[in-house]
Amino acid sequence: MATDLSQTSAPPRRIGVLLCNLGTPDSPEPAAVRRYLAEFLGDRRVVELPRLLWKPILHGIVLVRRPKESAQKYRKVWIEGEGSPLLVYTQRQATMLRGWLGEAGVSDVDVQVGMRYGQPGITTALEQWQRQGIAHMLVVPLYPQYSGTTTASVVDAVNAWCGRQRNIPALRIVRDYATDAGYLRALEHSVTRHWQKHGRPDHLVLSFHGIPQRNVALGDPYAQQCLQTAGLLAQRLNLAPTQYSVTFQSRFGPAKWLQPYTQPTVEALARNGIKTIDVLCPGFASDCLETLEEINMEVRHAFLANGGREFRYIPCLNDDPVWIDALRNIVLTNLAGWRTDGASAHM
Ligand SMILES: C=CC1=C(C)c2cc3[nH]c(cc4nc(cc5[nH]c(cc1n2)c(C)c5CCC(=O)O)C(CCC(=O)O)=C4C)c(C)c3C=C
Ligand SMILES: [Fe+2]
Ligand SMILES: [Fe+2]
Repeated sequence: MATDLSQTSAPPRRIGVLLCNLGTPDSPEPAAVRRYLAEFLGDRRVVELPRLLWKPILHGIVLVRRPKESAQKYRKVWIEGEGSPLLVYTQRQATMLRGWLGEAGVSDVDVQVGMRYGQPGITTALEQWQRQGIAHMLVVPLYPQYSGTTTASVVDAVNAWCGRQRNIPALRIVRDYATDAGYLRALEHSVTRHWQKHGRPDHLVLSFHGIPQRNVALGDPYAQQCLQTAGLLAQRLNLAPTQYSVTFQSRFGPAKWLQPYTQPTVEALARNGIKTIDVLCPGFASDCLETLEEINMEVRHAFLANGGREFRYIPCLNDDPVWIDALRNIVLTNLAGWRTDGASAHM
């Protein structure tokens, strides 16, 4: 029988899934880093200081000094011929998720990357889907633990785009996945795989990105969610409280951030005779500057300089198949109803 391929090829995609992360500079050069930091640190969700106070500091001090220093750090982690690790891994996650959804017979879903700051921005995919008539969109901020500084800022960007549309799509957002079983299983798997290869350490450090203590005092649930993730993971790994620590990294500015801080903690571990530590960053969906440079270079150096013997960094989930499987489940769960009840009937 003659087959008209134009009729039997994939049906039109009806749902858009947007994988969001923080974003990264276009290149490891001071000018690109300055543009990125200006957008990032100009966001009121990130720095809550009064604008009259913050703008002169940002433009007069931070954006004068930091771009050059940060560019040097970005150069150390940049993936030759591919780009910034954060963007490279997020794109791999999108490519794998797209393929895996296709294999599972889900052909009506498109997956794109949207970075909150820098390129490709959040509106790039939304605009494209809007033009294609895709009227159902699921936003997945790749922040396991909710914070106003990150997750809410992604929502702000989506809402700002909606504010410019006459005909807005049906929208859903994955608010957090700090206690999701698949996410925890993927973390557990990456640790046990590492232990099978290298043996157990004296101590495991679970390092999360910090936020100002003030945000938590004002109701940000981030710290609580980090402790939940850490507690559940420790349970799965059968760790006693003395065998691991939960710490917070990447402090920015003079205010008090969540404590204990990562670097002083590992220095104290080394001084107290701990010889081997494993460090995992469960709050980062992808390796990036903050894990590859700050943790695996700076914090490593601090541990060894204080008498530690072996510092072993366990990579982020990145494109680990166990994680992509968990991500597919998170996505499919959040598409319930949209896929099965014929969302097109309402369009
Ligand atoms: C200024 C305050 C900052 C808050 C609050 C903050 C929260 C926060 N950030 C992440 C994840 C990432 N942050 C990354 C880099 C980074 N973060 C800050 C500052 C704050 N983050 C700065 C200034 C930078 C830029 C790098 C530098 O110049 O040192 C990254 C890596 C980006 C990359 O390109 O690789 C990630 C990822 C979370 C999860 C979070 C709150 C929960
Ligand atoms: Fe950050
Ligand atoms: Fe940092």
